[in-house]
Amino acid sequence: MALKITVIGTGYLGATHAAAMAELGFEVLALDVVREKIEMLERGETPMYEPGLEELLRRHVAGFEGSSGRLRFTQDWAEVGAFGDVHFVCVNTPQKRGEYACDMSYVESAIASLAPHLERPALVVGKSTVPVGSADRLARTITELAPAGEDAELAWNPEFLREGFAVQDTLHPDRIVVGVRSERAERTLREVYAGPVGEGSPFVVTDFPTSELVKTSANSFLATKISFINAMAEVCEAAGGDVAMLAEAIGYDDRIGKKFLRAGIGFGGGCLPKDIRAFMARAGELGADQALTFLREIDSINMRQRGQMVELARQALGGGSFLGKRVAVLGATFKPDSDDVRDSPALNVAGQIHLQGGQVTVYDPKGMDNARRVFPTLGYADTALDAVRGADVVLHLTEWREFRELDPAALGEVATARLILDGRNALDPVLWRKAGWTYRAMGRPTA
Ligand SMILES: NC(=O)c1ccc[n+]([C@@H]2O[C@H](COP(=O)([O-])OP(=O)(O)OC[C@H]3O[C@@H](n4cnc5c(N)ncnc54)[C@H](O)[C@@H]3O)[C@@H](O)[C@H]2O)c1
Ligand SMILES: O=c1ccn([C@@H]2O[C@H](COP(=O)(O)OP(=O)(O)O[C@H]3O[C@H](CO)[C@@H](O)[C@H](O)[C@H]3O)[C@@H](O)[C@H]2O)c(=O)[nH]1
Repeated sequence: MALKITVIGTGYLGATHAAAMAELGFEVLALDVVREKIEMLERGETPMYEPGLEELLRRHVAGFEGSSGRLRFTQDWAEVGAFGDVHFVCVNTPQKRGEYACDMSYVESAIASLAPHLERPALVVGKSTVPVGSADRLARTITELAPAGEDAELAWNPEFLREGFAVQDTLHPDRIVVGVRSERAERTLREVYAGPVGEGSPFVVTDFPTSELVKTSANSFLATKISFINAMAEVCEAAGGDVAMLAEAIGYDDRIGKKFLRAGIGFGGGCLPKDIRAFMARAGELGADQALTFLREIDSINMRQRGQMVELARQALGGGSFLGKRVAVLGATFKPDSDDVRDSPALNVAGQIHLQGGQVTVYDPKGMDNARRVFPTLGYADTALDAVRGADVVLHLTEWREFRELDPAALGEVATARLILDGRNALDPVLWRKAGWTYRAMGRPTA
């Protein structure tokens, strides 16, 4: 009998995982506590923008013509317990308000709701990003609460997908990491991931703490790369160097690599910032805080980038107050190809300038609804051209392809001043300068 799979939490991670599991051929039942999300998913609509996800959903959600019918949704925990052999937990683990630590209440609540319905052998698989030591604690909760007792087991299987590439990353992961305590758990997860492994994804079997640490250390390494190059941008700025060329040149060394060395306004999103903070907090609890003090610097370099962008804009406008200045902001999401504005550097920069009296108009291809919800007092435009109309300065803060394809000459016709600041080092300076624009970017020479 083929395994039956449930997915708990249908956000960026869970909705993608559920659709991908159906694509791999499994019967899938997914649950979320938010009714509107479930209703949207049942209609074949994604609660978030993620390229390719809607198509994947519609290939499998029951009710669509030609769909496999393998993917269904519910809000009934008893149905989930009765249905699943494998239960993937994909709920959110945000930063606690006012603290660095991770808020585990959503994971704990999901486990507490699920476990009493585990009446037969089942594998609960944690995918959320959690502080090391969580799996050990949750395994005990499951055994205590599940009628199946020891037959209801936990495994940890961290997720490494990137937003914007979530479907591809889930179906063809760079690696699959599983923290397991029994052969049965390993066998079950090998069966679940037989497809990707068969296509070449490495399968790493380890213990609980290592599996949890692989996730937080991977994100810490990525954050470190970004803050490293942003620190180099600061030095380039002071010395008159060009950080984009520097990144290219050091990147030719395979040991360094070219990826994740784009200097600019830094990292944001629902993962990197909160994960490095939670990692520091957890290391402190374990008495290993000295080991991770460098992450404090990584975080502060990152946060400094946002303020530096604001200062760059102020200087470009003559050095005084933003009062009466019209600022066009291209980009609101924390990265392109996503509608996610969680801890978005772009929105943060826009917000700072607005709070200092600037008249800010934002345009983003997919993030407008979320941005309006988070920051309703900013101005919003329907197109890039409308945002730029009458602007004294244009800030490019999220590197959408749409912005790279803009016609600098057409924008120059409607802007008050041809002044563009590239917070992502992603536009072609030659093209913009040719069209009469003053182009400035962080860590690059002025001309
Ligand atoms: N977003 C990513 O790219 C990504 C990638 C890898 C890992 N992660 C990790 O995955 C986890 C989820 O992240 P996300 O971005 O998908 O978050 P999200 O906020 O988009 O989704 C979480 C979902 O869980 C639901 N939920 C909350 N409590 C619940 C409960 N008790 N029972 C059932 N559902 C519940 C929420 O309603 C929401 O729909 C986090 O730990 C995150 O760090 C995220
Ligand atoms: O050279 C770079 C690369 C990225 N960024 C910024 O870094 C942030 C994060 O980017 P990315 O890592 O691509 O986005 P996420 O979708 O948040 O993915 C990260 O976080 C996920 C959740 O933990 C992990 O699963 C992924 O492996 C990890 O890359 C964004 O604001 C980017 O603009 C830079 O500033 N410079």
